[in-house]
Amino acid sequence: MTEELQPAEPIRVGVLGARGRMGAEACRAVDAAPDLELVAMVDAGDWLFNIADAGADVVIDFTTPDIVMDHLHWCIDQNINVVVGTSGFTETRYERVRQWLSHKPDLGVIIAPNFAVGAVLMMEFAARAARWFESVEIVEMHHPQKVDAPSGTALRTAELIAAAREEAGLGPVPDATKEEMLGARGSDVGGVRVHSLRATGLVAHQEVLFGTGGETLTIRHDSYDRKSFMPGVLLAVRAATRRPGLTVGLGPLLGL
Ligand SMILES: NC(=O)C1=CN([C@@H]2O[C@H](COP(=O)(O)OP(=O)(O)OC[C@H]3O[C@@H](n4cnc5c(N)ncnc54)[C@H](OP(=O)(O)O)[C@@H]3O)[C@@H](O)[C@H]2O)C=CC1
Ligand SMILES: O=C(O)C1=N[C@H](C(=O)O)C[C@H](O)C1
Repeated sequence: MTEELQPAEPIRVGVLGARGRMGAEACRAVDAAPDLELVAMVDAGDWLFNIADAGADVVIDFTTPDIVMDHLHWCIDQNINVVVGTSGFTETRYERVRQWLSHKPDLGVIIAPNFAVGAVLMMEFAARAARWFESVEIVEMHHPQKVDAPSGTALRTAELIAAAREEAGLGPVPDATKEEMLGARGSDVGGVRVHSLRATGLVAHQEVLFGTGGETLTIRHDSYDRKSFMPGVLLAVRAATRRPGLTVGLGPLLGL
């Protein structure tokens, strides 16, 4: 067989948080993909070095905001590419990852606040719409097992909107509230109010409500099943070994 006709070696994938809701779904998706090989599944209390011992090319992390930076640092140290879905990222965290990667120019890290294609588009559309509306508020709705609020998706959406508003020279969102019961107006993310709802039956949902004279625009996305995140996760895994440096969000992988 000539070199070109030989099938490519499968990408060896380890999953951190493998027994969690997203980790387990990611293990199933990797297992079902012919070009990927699931070589390690690690959860709380397991030996992290199983990932390195198994020769993983890419690690997928779906754990918790308090541990994910340690995982990232360890993977980069071990020369393993990383795809992160775990929430809790801020610009300060992204900058720290860039610093770690500056010593490993061949490694790729993809951190995506949301892997669902519809959610990526919702963030993109919201960022584009932002400059045309004086008012904006975000309502994110999730299952009650979620440990962090606001969601990573809502934080990222608010940051994108805030940047677009600043670039367009918009002032603060109008709001005459003087008397407020704590939490009634949600949290303030760069001047954008974010409201977090939790209810049994929900998976992951978000509305971005824009308003200006005499009209509103609502952009809404719903994930009804965690399967919605898997095409994006697999896309990122395949891209990670060919995309050195830090990539934030799935937008660049979708040509946005
Ligand atoms: N980017 C995206 O598209 C999406 C991101 N998410 C994010 O992914 C993260 C996980 O969500 P979800 O799966 O629902 O949460 P789960 O709580 O179901 O899963 C997290 C898993 O990580 C495990 N864990 C905790 N500490 C460690 C550790 N040190 N090493 C290895 N595993 C550990 C937990 O174990 P134990 O329970 O025993 O502590 C648990 O099994 C959240 O931050 C969530 O916001 C979720 C959906 C989509
Ligand atoms: O915890 C979840 O479920 C989700 N977390 C991510 C977030 O915080 O934005 C992505 C999605 O909303 C589901």
